[in-house]
Amino acid sequence: MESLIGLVNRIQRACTVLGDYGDDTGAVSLPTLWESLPSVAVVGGQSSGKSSVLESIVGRDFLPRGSGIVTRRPLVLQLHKAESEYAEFLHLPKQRFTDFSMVRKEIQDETDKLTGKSKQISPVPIHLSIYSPNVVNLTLIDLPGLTKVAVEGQPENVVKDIENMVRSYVEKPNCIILAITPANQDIATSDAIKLSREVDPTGQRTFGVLTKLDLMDKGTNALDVLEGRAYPLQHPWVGIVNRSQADINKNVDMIAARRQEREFFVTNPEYRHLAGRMGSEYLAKLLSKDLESVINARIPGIMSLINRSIDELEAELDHLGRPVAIDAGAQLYTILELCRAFDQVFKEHLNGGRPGGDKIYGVFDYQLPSALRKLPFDRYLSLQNIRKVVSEADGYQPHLIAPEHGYRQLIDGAINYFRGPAEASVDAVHFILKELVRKAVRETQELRRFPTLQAEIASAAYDALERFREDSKKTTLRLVDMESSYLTVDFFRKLPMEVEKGGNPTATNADRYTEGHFRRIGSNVSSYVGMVSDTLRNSIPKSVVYCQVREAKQSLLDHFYTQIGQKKAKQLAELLDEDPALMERRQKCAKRLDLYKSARDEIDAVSWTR
Ligand SMILES: Nc1nc2c(ncn2[C@@H]2O[C@H](COP(=O)(O)OP(=O)(O)OP(=O)(O)O)[C@@H](O)[C@H]2O)c(=O)[nH]1
Repeated sequence: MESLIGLVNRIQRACTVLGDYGDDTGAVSLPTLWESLPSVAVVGGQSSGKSSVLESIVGRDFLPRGSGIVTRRPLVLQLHKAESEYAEFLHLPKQRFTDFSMVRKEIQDETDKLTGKSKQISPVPIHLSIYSPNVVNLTLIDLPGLTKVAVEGQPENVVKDIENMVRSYVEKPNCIILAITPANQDIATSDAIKLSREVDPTGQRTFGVLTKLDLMDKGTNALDVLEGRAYPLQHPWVGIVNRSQADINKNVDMIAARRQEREFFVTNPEYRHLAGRMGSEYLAKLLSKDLESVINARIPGIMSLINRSIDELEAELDHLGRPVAIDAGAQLYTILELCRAFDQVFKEHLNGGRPGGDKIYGVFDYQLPSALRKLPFDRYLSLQNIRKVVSEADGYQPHLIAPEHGYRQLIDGAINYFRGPAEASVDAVHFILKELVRKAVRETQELRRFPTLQAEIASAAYDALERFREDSKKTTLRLVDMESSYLTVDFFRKLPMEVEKGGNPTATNADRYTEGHFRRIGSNVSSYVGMVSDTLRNSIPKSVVYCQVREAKQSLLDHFYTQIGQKKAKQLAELLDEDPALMERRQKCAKRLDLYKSARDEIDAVSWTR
């Protein structure tokens, strides 16, 4: 059973290390484990004897003394029964204190570190573990003394702040309240009793402690309270006699003080019958036992809270995305992974699975043929223009047999018209690819967190598409130019025969310069151009796909990869910068998740050993 308090101690320490001490004021607060851990909080008015009780339980002088509000941060005091005696602070791991006056100094310094000398208070706890043969396993939280007036140099609101802080501890249903009241004062006015009645009306989790029994007026005693007639609580009141100021001044040590206390009860005729359930040693054992049974009862609840919170935090982390690594190698890897994810989505758009790639086929199947059909060959091959082009090509000497030059001029001129649809196809596919990049960036889930990288990938992809477009334009126009560079000889060799066969056997050389002659030239050129058009309708898509689509699929981000391979760690980190609020939230969630997981492991380990 002893390991239960140790278990909660470890979880409490983990909570503080990971920033969970119940003051989460974030817009969306995180689940807190601290709140659910059973603990014993020591509350009382100033000078009620709180420090004395704690020191007596520990058997050592170690708490700061002074006037005014000395305790200004919660002190989580974890007592462990052990062979040798030493103290350790959570914030100074591995440093063992055997001189307890140094412990006092460290508490003072550590308090001032957060609160300054301004006498402000802070909710961030100091964790102190004390190992000693003179203690029982117990965890106590010392809180600032309740007070009615601020002392000089303290802000006015400190009185309220203290009350709120103390209240935040004692109102938790898992908190055992150690309410310290001096016996030489009217109990009805005790701050500790007033507050504990408010938060624990049935007195189930309140332990009443009466200090200064030795200072009561002669002829009076506290039997009414100690025997449970006045101010009854579920647990019996415990009377205490601490060292007086004179004892402290004389350096009476704590072990001697414990002995004196025992003697007080055993020898005092009024309290003798209660001696077995009085004194600080008895109080410590009582609290230890109660704390263990409370922990035992709460473990199933804590476990289910832990499991629920782990699920919640993991879901939130999944939503936020896992944290970005800090070393350059891992960052580079992350960036490449993100690029790959984008590339994957982009390819799905092209290859199918996601919409958009089909628009490219639309260009080849509809836009290009329709643009080819609309070319103004009717006008270009009008009788008038044919006559003009052929005559100009002949020069001063009209052609004798066939207008070789005229044909060439007419065909070159006509082929020139194909440049327009060729370029338009390149551009149309370019814009479709650009749109697909935009869509893919937007749809790549993994990229959502990284606006800078999104923009960089998009711009690198646009640059690449621009290069592909240039190359594609050159290649595609070259296809057109090739058509003029060498004409299909067969076509023309077949022509005269067809003409002769075709139907004008009586045609003579005189016809050559008549309208019919030019019409025949027009019709020959037109069918040649028709043949070229058919060829280009098939070859332009091949060139566009080869230069643009295939390249986009294979090497859209190749340049980008080379660039990021040369970047320094800082530049890589800049590419992966996220919304700072999101980063902070993720960090908090991840820390809290670590806490819950380690708490779960701790509890599992104890469950196995029990
Ligand atoms: N005679 C006698 N003196 C006591 C007893 N308990 C505390 N005192 C004295 O009362 C004074 C205040 O005690 P502390 O233990 O410092 O009280 P505290 O509640 O911790 O005080 P603050 O930290 O200032 O709020 C000291 O001088 C103690 O010696 C007691 O049971 N008997």
